[in-house]
Amino acid sequence: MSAVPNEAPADAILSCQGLGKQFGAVRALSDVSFFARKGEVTAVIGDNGAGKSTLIRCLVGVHRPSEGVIRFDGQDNPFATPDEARKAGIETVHQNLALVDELTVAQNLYLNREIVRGIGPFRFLDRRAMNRGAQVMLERLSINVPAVKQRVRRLSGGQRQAISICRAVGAGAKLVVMDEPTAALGVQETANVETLIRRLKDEHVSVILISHNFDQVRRLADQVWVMRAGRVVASVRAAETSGNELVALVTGAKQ
Ligand SMILES: Nc1ncnc2c1ncn2[C@@H]1O[C@H](COP(=O)(O)OP(=O)(O)OP(=O)(O)O)[C@@H](O)[C@H]1O
Repeated sequence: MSAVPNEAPADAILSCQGLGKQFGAVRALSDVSFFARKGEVTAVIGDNGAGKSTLIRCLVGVHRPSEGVIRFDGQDNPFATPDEARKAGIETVHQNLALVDELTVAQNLYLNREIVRGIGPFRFLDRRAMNRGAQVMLERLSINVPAVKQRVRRLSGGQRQAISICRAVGAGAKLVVMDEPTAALGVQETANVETLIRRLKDEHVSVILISHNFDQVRRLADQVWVMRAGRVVASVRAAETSGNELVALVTGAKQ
């Protein structure tokens, strides 16, 4: 049940084979094969230092792997930088949310892709169009914020996380990568963000989720990959596993 598949299926959106990463004397990843299916939530779990972030960073062009092949949407070794990954349709929602506090919700949703009208010296930012567009984006994902003109600084942690996810979807992401998206949130806010992650599936957006919360992983994920000491040690369907089994796989009590 926990056997690690060696080949990616035809419906994989992102996959790798034989991936390795060496940082000086530290072997962070060894011979990792992994895939995320289109339209699914794929979780990566493992103890601190297991290699989860390094794997994700290699997949999205932050780190250059020492060896191995990465494939995204049918293309081999597709990106040399995170920017190239973003252009191809992979958005990463970071633990330390990359929102600009002093800008409004709408301005954050349109950050680096502002709507500009006019020509030459008469170019201007079309704030009304961006406010309208922001409202549509938020409604599409049923995200509740007081107003699109509200400064992000005044939002709660859960609302900020929702805005980050909304921005990724608004930017046209085919795949959203989330590293501990609810680690800093309370119970209700966690539930709201989990609902939002489920909604991404309805929008046919694939998700890779790093989480230490095994209950959350079982609630949200379709497939769960378990890492230990830089290796993938198991890949299981979330519906066919239990919290205890995941703990045993992470700690090595179950091989
Ligand atoms: N830039 C780096 N330089 C040197 N070593 C690194 C670097 N990044 C990660 N490592 C090492 O690689 C190993 C895997 O780290 P990684 O951050 O990928 O683990 P993780 O599973 O994401 O852990 P956590 O859950 O604590 O975030 C660790 O031994 C870590 O110290």
